[in-house]
Amino acid sequence: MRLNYVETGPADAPVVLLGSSLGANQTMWAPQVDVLAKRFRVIAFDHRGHGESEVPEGPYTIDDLGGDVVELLDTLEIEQASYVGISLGGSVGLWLAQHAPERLHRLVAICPPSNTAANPEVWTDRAAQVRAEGTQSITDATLGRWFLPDFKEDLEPVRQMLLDCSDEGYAACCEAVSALNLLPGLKDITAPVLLITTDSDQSVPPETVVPLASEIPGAHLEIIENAAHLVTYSHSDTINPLLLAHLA
Ligand SMILES: O=C(O)CC1=CCC(=O)O1
Repeated sequence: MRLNYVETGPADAPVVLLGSSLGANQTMWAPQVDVLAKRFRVIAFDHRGHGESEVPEGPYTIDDLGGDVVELLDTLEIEQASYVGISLGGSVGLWLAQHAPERLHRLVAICPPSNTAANPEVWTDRAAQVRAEGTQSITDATLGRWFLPDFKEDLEPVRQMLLDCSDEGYAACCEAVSALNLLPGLKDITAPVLLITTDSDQSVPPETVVPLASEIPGAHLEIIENAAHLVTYSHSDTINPLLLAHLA
């Protein structure tokens, strides 16, 4: 799989991979990259079907998405890296911690869906809608879940990022989310994990993230107040120090 990635920071520094949300691409990490790149070789990548990565026909699975990251590490000859992922990117991080523990140094999983067995049709319906009507049909609703109404920054670049996402890539990743169950392997995770959730996330409600902290050995949990789903973008002043403290 040909994944697009952008590298920033010293080539000989410890590596941190950044994995994005469903519908987003590596540019969503702009509020983090310069801060992290002072100490790390930062590699922000696009999941398959997203950004400038290859777009095979779906459905995809979490094994596909996680396997792509292992392949990226192999291609770049990186034995071990830390990983920060939000949303679907956070699920990929939990998958790496379970399936490729030797490749993972430290993990930050932000608002990660971990088990969608109770309502897979939310995701299969969204996949069908995007295949039929494009990502423009879900953009307003997505921005409404990603940001609280009092977040007053210009959201046009974020809207454009969603519009730019491949319809097939978005739909195929919805199908990966629809079949997620990462719960059984949580107890076997050995990497140091920081879990971050927010008090007002309608996409991945905090009630689904908080319990993960007692399942993952030694995990640390942070709950960000007055924040919705895309907290790395809306609350970077709070998130960036947490990332630096955990990754150091
Ligand atoms: O609801 C959304 O659009 C956000 C989201 C939930 C899981 C994911 O990867 O993205």
